Amino acid sequence: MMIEARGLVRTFKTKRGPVQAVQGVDLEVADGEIVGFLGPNGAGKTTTMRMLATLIQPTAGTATVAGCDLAKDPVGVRRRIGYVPQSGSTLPEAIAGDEVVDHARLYGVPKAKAIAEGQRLFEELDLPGLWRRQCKTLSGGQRRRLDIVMGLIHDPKLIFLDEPTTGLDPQARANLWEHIRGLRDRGATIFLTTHYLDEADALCDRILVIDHGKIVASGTPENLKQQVSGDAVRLTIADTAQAPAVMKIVRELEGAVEVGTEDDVVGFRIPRGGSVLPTLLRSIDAQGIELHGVEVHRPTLDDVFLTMTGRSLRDEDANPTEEKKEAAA
Ligand SMILES: Nc1ncnc2c1ncn2[C@@H]1O[C@H](COP(=O)(O)OP(=O)(O)OP(=O)(O)O)[C@@H](O)[C@H]1O
Repeated sequence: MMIEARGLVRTFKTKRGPVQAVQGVDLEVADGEIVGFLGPNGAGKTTTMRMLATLIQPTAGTATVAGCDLAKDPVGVRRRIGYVPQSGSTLPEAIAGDEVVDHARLYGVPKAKAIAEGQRLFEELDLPGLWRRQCKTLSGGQRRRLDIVMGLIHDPKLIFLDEPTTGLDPQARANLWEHIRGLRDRGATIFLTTHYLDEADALCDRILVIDHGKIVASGTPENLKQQVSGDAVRLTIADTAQAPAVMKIVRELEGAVEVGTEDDVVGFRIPRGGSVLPTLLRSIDAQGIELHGVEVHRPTLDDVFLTMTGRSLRDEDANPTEEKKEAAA
């Protein structure tokens, strides 16, 4: 096991009283996995990751990270991990290659080795010819890949990435996903935080969902989706007066749940939505009811999040960040 954490708690003291950022997190990450830590702003993702990366101390709980005990051997943990913070760590005026070499030397990597390894990583992460460039002249995607080079320069077994693709355009994100998969393919274990459900879905072997400082779900993207009760079906009816009749037919279907209506749409969830449609449409037609449209959606991770927390991940924004600023002040 690359990470094994039990009962991690972190409370921050603030002027307004204690903030319980992380409230008893248990988690496990196996060797060679890409695990995504998903949750809305302020859920406790960064705080958990910073504890695991030895940057802040847990208020309570224990963890083994990369084979070392977090409390007893934080130096051992630090030597074996790479941590790429949300904001990156390069100075705008600095030369990219110099930043990498300086960073490597902090870990005791000899200069010649740091240059050779740094330049190899520049090739691997698609930064050719940028070794002597000022950091501020790099594109957002290039700068993020440079951050990752810095996190990799001492050849860590475990890499923490805090929101690696926030602020990147879709193409740069997809490109970074490829690189992250490449790191895993050569034996690294990756633990990343993200707000993006599509990112977690596309990139991660396993997902942990955190909300209000607690893990509320975990599993592969597929088995998380299976936890949501079936496909979503939407029937658009020509005459809204017939909605009650359509709902009555739907309720008779075995396994139909969450039957509801909004304007001219009757919606519900049902396992294997596609296969119940022919029968359903025949029954509706037999009663002379006209439909304008039929849609079937496979559940998404957003549905999972909604089911687990009662809220949509996408709706969460602004406020918790404001709170954080205040709390930090
Ligand atoms: N240094 C701090 N002092 C006080 N409160 C803090 C501090 N750091 C984090 N918090 C609070 O702890 C909670 C969890 O914050 P954290 O940064 O871990 O969340 P997050 O899930 O990473 O959010 P985001 O997606 O916005 O980065 C928030 O309520 C935040 O305001």
